[in-house]
Amino acid sequence: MATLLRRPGNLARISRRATLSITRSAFGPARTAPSSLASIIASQRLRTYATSGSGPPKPPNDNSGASQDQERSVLSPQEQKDLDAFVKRLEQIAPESQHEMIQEARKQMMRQGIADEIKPYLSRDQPASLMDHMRMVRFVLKFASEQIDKELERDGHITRAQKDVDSTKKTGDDAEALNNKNKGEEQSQKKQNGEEEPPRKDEEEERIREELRKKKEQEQKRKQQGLPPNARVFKLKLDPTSFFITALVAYYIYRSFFPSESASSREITWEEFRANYLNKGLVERLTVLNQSRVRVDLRREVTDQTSDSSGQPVSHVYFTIGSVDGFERKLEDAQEALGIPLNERIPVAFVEEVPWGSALLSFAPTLLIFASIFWLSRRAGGGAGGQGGIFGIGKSRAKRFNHETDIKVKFSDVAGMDEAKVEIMEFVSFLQQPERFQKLGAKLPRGAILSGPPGTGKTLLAKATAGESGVPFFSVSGSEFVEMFVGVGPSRVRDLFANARKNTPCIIFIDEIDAIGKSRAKSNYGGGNDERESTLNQILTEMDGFNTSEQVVVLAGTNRADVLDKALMRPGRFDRHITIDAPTIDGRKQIFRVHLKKIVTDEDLDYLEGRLSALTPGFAGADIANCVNEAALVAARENADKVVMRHFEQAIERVIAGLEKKSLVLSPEEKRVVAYHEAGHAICGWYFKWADPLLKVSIIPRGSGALGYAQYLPANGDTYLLNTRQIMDRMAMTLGGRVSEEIHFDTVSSGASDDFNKVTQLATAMVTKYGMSKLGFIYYDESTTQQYTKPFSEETGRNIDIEVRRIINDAYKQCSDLLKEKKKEVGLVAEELLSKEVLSRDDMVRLLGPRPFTESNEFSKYFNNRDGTVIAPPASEDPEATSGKDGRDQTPIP
Ligand SMILES: Nc1ncnc2c1ncn2[C@@H]1O[C@H](COP(=O)(O)OP(=O)(O)OP(=O)(O)O)[C@@H](O)[C@H]1O
Repeated sequence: MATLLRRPGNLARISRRATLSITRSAFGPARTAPSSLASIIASQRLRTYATSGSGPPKPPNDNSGASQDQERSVLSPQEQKDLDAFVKRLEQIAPESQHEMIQEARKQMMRQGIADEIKPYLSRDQPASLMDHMRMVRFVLKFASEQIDKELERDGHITRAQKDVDSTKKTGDDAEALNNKNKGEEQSQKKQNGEEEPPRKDEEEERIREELRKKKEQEQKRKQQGLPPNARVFKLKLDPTSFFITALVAYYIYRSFFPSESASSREITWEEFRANYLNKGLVERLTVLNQSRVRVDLRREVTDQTSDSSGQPVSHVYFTIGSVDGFERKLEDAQEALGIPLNERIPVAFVEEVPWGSALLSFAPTLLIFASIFWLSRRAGGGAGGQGGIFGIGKSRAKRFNHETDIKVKFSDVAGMDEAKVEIMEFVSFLQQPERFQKLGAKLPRGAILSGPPGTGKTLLAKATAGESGVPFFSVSGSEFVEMFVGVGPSRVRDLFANARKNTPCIIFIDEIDAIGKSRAKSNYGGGNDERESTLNQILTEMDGFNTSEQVVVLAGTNRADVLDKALMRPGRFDRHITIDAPTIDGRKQIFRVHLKKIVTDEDLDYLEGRLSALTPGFAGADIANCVNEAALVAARENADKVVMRHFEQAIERVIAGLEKKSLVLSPEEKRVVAYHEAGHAICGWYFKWADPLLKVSIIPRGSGALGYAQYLPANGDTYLLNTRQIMDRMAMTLGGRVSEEIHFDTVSSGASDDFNKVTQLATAMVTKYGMSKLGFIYYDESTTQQYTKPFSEETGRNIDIEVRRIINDAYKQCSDLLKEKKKEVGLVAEELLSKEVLSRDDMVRLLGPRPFTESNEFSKYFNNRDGTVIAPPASEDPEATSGKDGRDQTPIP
């Protein structure tokens, strides 16, 4: 096989020989397909078997069968004898494959009488010549084939007759009707032939019945597949292996019949051409291809004699020419020299051929590059959301949520923002009953900007709006309009709005709209950002483009409403500006209620919500959701079967201060400094009236880098305004750590730097913003002032510095006075802290007595007495494991 593959020419020869042998063996009457012939002969045998009544069918050339045939023969015994002898002679010279046909002819002649054409040969005493015999064989085969054709025709009648019966009668009557019809047909035929009616052919009927049954089944199958009754079904099964093999075979068959040029031709030089071909007179004709190559067609005699190294006959050779003129001159000279007369000169043809193979090959690198770019872009596109690669880059990336399946959020899931909900509910009623507004002549609002700190539930509110109004919701982030290609942003905006218009009524939600909606004036440093601006312009245009009947509401969320372009905010675009602030204590309670629904706990929910909301001032909705989830995780880690208060408190601490760093082990001296530092803060918080009282203090290092951590809660609930006294007390309390260190140690640590930062910020704000200093009512906002040019004079700057320093000094003095007075208490708290590591408000009450100031009911309800304990962290199971190599950690104190 390997040799065959390498040399397709061999196969060519084999197949040529095969074709020849087919032509040779083709014989007129034997055109009938061998398979149908075999079946006819078989059916004849079956008939023989059926009529003989007993015993299996005998082969036609079986001698014993001759006696049975004798019984049905119309021939005289002498005729029969002559015929048998004649048949025997024929069989001797005819190939074995034709014996069956000869026997068939014999049988037919026994039934119908000997054909006139062979009668003269039967009675001859002398053996007939070979020629005569050949003629006879041909005749006998023709005769047999004619008889078979007749049989076939008759069978066709039978089948048709059977079909007629089948359509008119029930299956039960089929056999009977068939019998009758067959009988009628056969009788008439036999009468024509002068024959007796042959006995019943049960076997054949059985066969026909079987065929009919099969046909019926096939019809039914076709009906089931919905195909017309005569339709043919071709099934093309192409598995990779058969495809490969087919392709290979097809290629080699092709190559066998059309051997490649290289296989039967070779490249030569002019000299070789002249010496080996021209001089020897082997050239048939010459063809100049594309004015650069000459094909030399060799004479047929030469082709048959010469062969190349692979044994292929060489039909033509090639040589290259410099120019056509030069070639013609050289050829003429050569022929002149050879003395070839003018009329016998070798004909030369000129052909311009397009070398398709090499042309295609020259395109291959370009095609390869295009294919790679296409493939890469598809991959990139697929990764970014499967928008059809580079061709889908201008398509909007907005995710479409179906209100029936995807958006299950309702207003009841959004807690603690009643005012925002009222505002946005108007959009819902607009989407649900637009006519209510239109009939009064009101213009429908186009959109709303939801602004507020991160995690306050802007996206949630937008989703709830879609969920309540039951309309499709397209959600996209502002940053998804930004792409490195020019024109993609505006194109995506157009696509988004076009999609939305097709699905009206609907809601579009653009999250983080400040990514594209930033004020155009502010972004012009360093050349601006044209692409972002054109995206913004496109949004403005699209929003203007809505006609009043189009119910598309555009909601946008941002944390930076202050930087948005004014054009976005004007009426007719984002008509409403809904601010969503961090929730109040009541709002937090409601949000806790929403999220606690999913938690397994048997705590008193009312108390739990109240206490947790008091413990979490400044928390946004997302923090609360996180806290509740974290509590459930803490409980799961402990293998608890329900979540209890302790888990919630641990979760809150974790959210506020980060994970406890048990691996960070402080030296005893450092621990002492931290304890006295924290005790200083705690005493200040306890004894300054306007400071926030302590809830919990710990000297276990936390993940955020703090070596100690204290939690204070505003005694009068959430505070939204601060007066001078409150600020001064807070500043003094913040300085409490450093002052305590000064009082109790010889030196001070670097641990108070963050406190100083806070104090400085507060003092500066008092001077430059709050008007709480001798400088009076001035306002300088550092964030808007430019870095290099201060908005105030040198002198004002100096005065600001002096004032800030004075205020901080005042706070320091206030703190120092208190801590010197309460030195013993500081010591008490610090020592207790050193031994217990964590102190709760109750411990403080135990050590110092109740705080000498009234606190709000809400505060005392949750943090005095009932369950006011703060949980100490679980003791480390293996103290060794948490100790460093030499018992202390090397991390420097921040
Ligand atoms: N008012 C609320 N009621 C209930 N759950 C809330 C509320 N606010 C926030 N959450 C929870 O916080 C998650 C995050 O909220 P959301 O994504 O809406 O915040 P956002 O304001 O859009 O944040 P960002 O400005 O960072 O995009 C919500 O999925 C929800 O679980």
